[in-house]
Amino acid sequence: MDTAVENVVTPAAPSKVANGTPSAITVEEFEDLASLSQDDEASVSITVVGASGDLAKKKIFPALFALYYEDCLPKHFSIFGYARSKMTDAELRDMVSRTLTCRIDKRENCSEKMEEFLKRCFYHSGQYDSEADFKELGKKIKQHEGPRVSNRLFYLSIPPNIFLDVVKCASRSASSENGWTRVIVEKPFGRDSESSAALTRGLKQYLVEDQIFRIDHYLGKELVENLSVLRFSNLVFEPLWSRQYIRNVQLIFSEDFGTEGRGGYFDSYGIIRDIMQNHLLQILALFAMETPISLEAEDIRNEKVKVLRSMKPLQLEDVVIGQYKSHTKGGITYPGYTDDKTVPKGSLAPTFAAAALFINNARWDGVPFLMKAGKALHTKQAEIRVQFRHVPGNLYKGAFGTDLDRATNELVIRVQPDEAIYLKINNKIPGLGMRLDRSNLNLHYAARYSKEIPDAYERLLLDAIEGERRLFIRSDELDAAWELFTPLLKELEQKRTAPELYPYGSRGPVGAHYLAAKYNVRWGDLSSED
Ligand SMILES: NC(=O)C1=CN([C@@H]2O[C@H](COP(=O)(O)OP(=O)(O)OC[C@H]3O[C@@H](n4cnc5c(N)ncnc54)[C@H](OP(=O)(O)O)[C@@H]3O)[C@@H](O)[C@H]2O)C=CC1
Ligand SMILES: O=C1O[C@H](COP(=O)(O)O)[C@@H](O)[C@H](O)[C@H]1O
Repeated sequence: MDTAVENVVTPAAPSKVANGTPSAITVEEFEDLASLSQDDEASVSITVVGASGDLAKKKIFPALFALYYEDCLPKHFSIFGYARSKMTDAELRDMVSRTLTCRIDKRENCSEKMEEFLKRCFYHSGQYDSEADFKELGKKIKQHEGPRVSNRLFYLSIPPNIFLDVVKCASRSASSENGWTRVIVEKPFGRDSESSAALTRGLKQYLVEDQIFRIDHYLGKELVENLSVLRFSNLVFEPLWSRQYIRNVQLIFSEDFGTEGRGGYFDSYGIIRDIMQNHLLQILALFAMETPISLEAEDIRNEKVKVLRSMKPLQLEDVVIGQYKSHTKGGITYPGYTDDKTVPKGSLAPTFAAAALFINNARWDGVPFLMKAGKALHTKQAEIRVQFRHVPGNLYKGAFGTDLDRATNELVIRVQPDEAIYLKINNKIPGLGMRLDRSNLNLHYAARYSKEIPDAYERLLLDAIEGERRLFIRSDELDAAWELFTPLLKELEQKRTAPELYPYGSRGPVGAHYLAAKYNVRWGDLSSED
């Protein structure tokens, strides 16, 4: 498809890339392009498909505004909302300004910048499967682009069952004729290996892999991006990063609210597909990969795929699932998962899961990677905990009694909230005598850095505009991720495994402790020291 080109075709680079394959262009084409780019900068048009929806309001428009505020958007940019709902440009702008709450809100000149930003936002109402409607959108985009190289980004913020309709119509009728066209695809990328492969095949009927930006917003989180910096740029960490020194690694996600309002979506996916198979597994792959040849996207993604392919599919006996039930505390009754009207009665969908995974390679042989993800728990947080081995022949072991686990170092990377990296070390309590305690060497972001941390969607949108694919998921990574989880998911569903109930606001099912204990592990987030 000639219109679905990737990479900007500029007069300075007289080659064109159709479906990723470079070929020469004619002199006429070259001259056309030269005249198109009098005002040398290309335009970038961003279409948020599903603009009337929750994610668009909560995340995408705020992120775009923050990028505009920070002067990160290209000079010639326009934003188009597209959905079936009828709206005028003014109504879209009103919706965006009313729902827009982001880190910029309290900044200087915020309202002036907002006015400017809104003038660049437009709306087009249409069906998701109508090429005619997308053609009209394409015309509208063209009017705003003017005679420039046109780059177009489509953000699919819609339910997955209509991804392919939109990609087909947008690529055929609204993609760029002389610049790049890219598509950001939101999760879920299927429900299992087969449906994910079918989605990939479908997308590839209309797009080449380089045009597809599969978003996992956890990869855009500051501390997840920092993982590689921490490890590969500090001599004190990388040499310790293996089975020789690391006893176990814990990847923990918890939310202190339930599925309120998203029960319909959640029920057909459950927590394993919603959080573990993507967010936590992506963090694991980044954490465990070998040193990439370079920081180029393909080099990093190659290493991540190797980790995923070195893992053995999850076994049912290494998994615990749970579901929250109603709980009354302080006179308030919190609803159980199945009390939600959007959830089918008697649903067995897990809202909590804990799992032990292993990487079969020389670096990680035998090291348990424990994952835990849950909704309606006692706290909201996401963190990576690395528990180190005991110090051999520890001269001070007497100071810790019989519980040597209390003496081991633990590195905690708190992804959110209140970002921090801290290392638990043993230290002499000052004074006469010899008493030890565990203290934290603490890099607390709020204390160390005055700059606010950008939202993950800001980083990822900017990367997509700039064609940086490092933080997006390649199709082979996705296949490998599904291969790990699909057999387990099928078994759970075929056996209709009942989840262990846990009270809303609690620390989750007891089964998670037994699972950790099976591998001689204690969950770090539940220890009295935190
Ligand atoms: N919301 C969130 O926090 C997150 C969402 N996601 C993913 O992002 C995408 C968008 O999520 P979200 O905004 O919550 O979704 P919504 O349910 O809000 O849907 C977005 C828009 O799509 C249209 N739409 C909804 N249902 C249908 C349907 N059955 N058929 C056709 N059109 C429909 C509606 O627009 P209209 O009727 O105007 O056409 C709606 O405003 C999904 O893939 C979701 O899984 C991922 C992570 C988090
Ligand atoms: O992808 C998802 O992530 C959110 C949690 O994201 P966060 O950035 O707020 O931590 C989760 O609530 C949702 O269920 C899931 O689909």
